[in-house]
Amino acid sequence: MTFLEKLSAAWTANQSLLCVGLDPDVSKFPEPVRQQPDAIFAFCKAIVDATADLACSFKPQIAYFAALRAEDQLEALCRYIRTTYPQIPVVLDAKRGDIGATAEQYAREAFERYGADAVTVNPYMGFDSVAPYLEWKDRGVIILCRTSNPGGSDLQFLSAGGMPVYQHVARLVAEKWNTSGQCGLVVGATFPDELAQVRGIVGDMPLLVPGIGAQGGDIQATVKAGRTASGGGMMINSSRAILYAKPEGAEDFKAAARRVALETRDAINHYR
Ligand SMILES: O=C(O)c1cc(=O)[nH]c(=O)n1[C@@H]1O[C@H](COP(=O)(O)O)[C@@H](O)[C@H]1O
Repeated sequence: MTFLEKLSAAWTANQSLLCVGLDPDVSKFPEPVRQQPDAIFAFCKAIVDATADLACSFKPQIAYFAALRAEDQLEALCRYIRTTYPQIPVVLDAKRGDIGATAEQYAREAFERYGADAVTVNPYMGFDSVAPYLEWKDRGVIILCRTSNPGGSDLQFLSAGGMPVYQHVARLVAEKWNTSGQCGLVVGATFPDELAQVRGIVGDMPLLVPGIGAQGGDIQATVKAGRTASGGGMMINSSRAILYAKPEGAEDFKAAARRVALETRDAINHYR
């Protein structure tokens, strides 16, 4: 099964375009979880269990694990999702980009070591830096296009030949790089106008859309700008707003995360 087939099945099965981002910040964990030996794994596992029927994908952010020498816990987490929820794709957020020989090793890290279904990649170094990931025909390669952060405009919005750089990326990927249907693009929810432009360029290509929740992107504007003709085609990511949702009443952190994930999924569906 290819990444796109797996993602499409998850979109349908869970009626969801919500990607639950796994950005585990130990300082924000509830005290009892923080005390556990493999606290990062335990926290993420709890979130995964609480949201697996609401998500179309999980996106672990590698830096949160690597910074604490917790790659073994990332491996365990990816393995746990693969075995317990094999229908939900894992997008490893690593934003790699390097010369081909090095990219081959990054691809092995993402797809072999972590067993990810897809990985985020930076296109700045051009096609030969992306090609090694595309050799893994059943995996997805999600390429940065129009990122959600304010500084994304510094380079991505520069005009080159009368067209902003991010539109060149969208065209390159859609017209030249995506020969096996493995590619997706990252476009921030914080820029709905650009999201609509990218959708117009790339047809039904899947888009990873971070920026709702903690970064303040508007769900209605995001869905209207980024949906395909059939009302889908996106993994709309939210990390901190779900992971560190404030418990209400008798809720624990898992119930709070589930409530926010459910509200987010349903708000997205409302505008599809
Ligand atoms: O590739 C990404 O996932 C990404 C691209 C982008 O343009 N902006 C962006 O925020 N992200 C990631 O998406 C997540 C957003 O987290 P929250 O702002 O907490 O929802 C983080 O893991 C970011 O690293």
